[in-house]
Amino acid sequence: MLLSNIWCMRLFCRSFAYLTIKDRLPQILTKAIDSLHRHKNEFFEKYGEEGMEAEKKAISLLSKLRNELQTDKPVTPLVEKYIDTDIWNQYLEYQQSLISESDGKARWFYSPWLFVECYMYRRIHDAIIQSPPIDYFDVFKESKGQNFFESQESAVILCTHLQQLKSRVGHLSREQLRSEFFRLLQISLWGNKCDLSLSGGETSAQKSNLINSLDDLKPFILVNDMERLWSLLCKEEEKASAVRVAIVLDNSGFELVTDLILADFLLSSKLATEVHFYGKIIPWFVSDTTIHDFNWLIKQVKRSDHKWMSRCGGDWKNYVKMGRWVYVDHMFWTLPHEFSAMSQVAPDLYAELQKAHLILFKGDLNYRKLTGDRKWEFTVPFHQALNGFHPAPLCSIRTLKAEIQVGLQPGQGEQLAAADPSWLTMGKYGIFQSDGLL
Ligand SMILES: O=P(O)(O)OC[C@@]1(O)O[C@H](CO)[C@@H](O)[C@@H]1O
Ligand SMILES: [Mn+2]
Repeated sequence: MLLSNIWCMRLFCRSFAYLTIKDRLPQILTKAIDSLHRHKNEFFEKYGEEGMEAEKKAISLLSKLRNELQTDKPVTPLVEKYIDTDIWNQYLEYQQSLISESDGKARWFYSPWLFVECYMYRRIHDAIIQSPPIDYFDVFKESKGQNFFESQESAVILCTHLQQLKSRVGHLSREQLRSEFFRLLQISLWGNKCDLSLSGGETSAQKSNLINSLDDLKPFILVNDMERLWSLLCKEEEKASAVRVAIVLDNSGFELVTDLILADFLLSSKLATEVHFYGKIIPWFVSDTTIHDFNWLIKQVKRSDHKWMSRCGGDWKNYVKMGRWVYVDHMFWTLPHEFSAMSQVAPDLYAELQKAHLILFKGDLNYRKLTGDRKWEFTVPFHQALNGFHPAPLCSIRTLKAEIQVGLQPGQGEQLAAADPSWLTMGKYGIFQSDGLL
């Protein structure tokens, strides 16, 4: 495995990676600080002076972090004890050991992009847990909520579609079921446009009716393994035993609605018998889903004034209650490691994923971790880029928001680049890219 082609800001100056660290991350930190400021009164009402002191402390730690980043200081070990602190600090040492020049210290602009970006979000958590009693606070919670509320209209349309579909699902022909499956897969794909770390924490809601746009968006799907997903699930269904689909979640808000709609359809159509969702244990890349977001969103959907939306929320709550939907936490998802390290770093999680008949990886960050965030040739096979990560048949459902793409046809990447220089980073293109399927 080539280490030299890892995305690193120093090597690829002016790259998307470089601009993310230089511009987007400080902007996200500023928003996190603002969010703490805005909750000052709430902290005071809950905890009095102690709450105010905690808010000041968290803000000063985050300001220090922003300064370290902007002045390219060496990255420092995490201080507060948490379940992953030792693993993180070991990884930091490993990063130091790779550096032979300058003062031998890993710095913000002299380290791999994936590592530095993950490190920033972990440092935000470090600042928060050093500030009790507000050590529970999610600095991105407001933005995630705003994304959900601003996408309400689109969510209502999708929920209505789902409920109408469910009422006739038993009468659909195989062909109709297949095209509905494809429709909901595509909705889940384009739902991934709505992440908040790409937009620097600025609102990124879905305002239009996605169902009507699917045909227009089709040409932007660069790798399309939907047919393989369908075949795999049909084959499993015939065996008439339990079929477990794992969804490694990405963003909360509108994207999560689209994922839950897909997951509901998988059960209602009997293509799967259980869905396991994997989310983050701490706030991550602004909009990523935690258990609080997952529960909060289902509650909001259930509370809706709209009949069909509320029905969806009720159904989803029941799935969770009956254990047909299972939300699973694991610290691995918020480590900086690529997924090929999972079998060593988190063998329990790897073993758990091996029990799935199909794993869907949502979003761009998961794709970066699947492929090791390397500057691969566009034609390198996905299987090769996975570098030994094959727990079960899997599929990445992702819009392109980082300069990484594998498994393209010869010349395809070059053609896209010529026609549209920003094709890799704007979330305009998408993929269903599978491995281990027929
Ligand atoms: O995983 P997601 O939500 O699809 O995307 C996360 C993301 O926006 O964050 C990074 C920019 O900060 C990019 O790697 C990527 O585009
Ligand atoms: Mn995300």
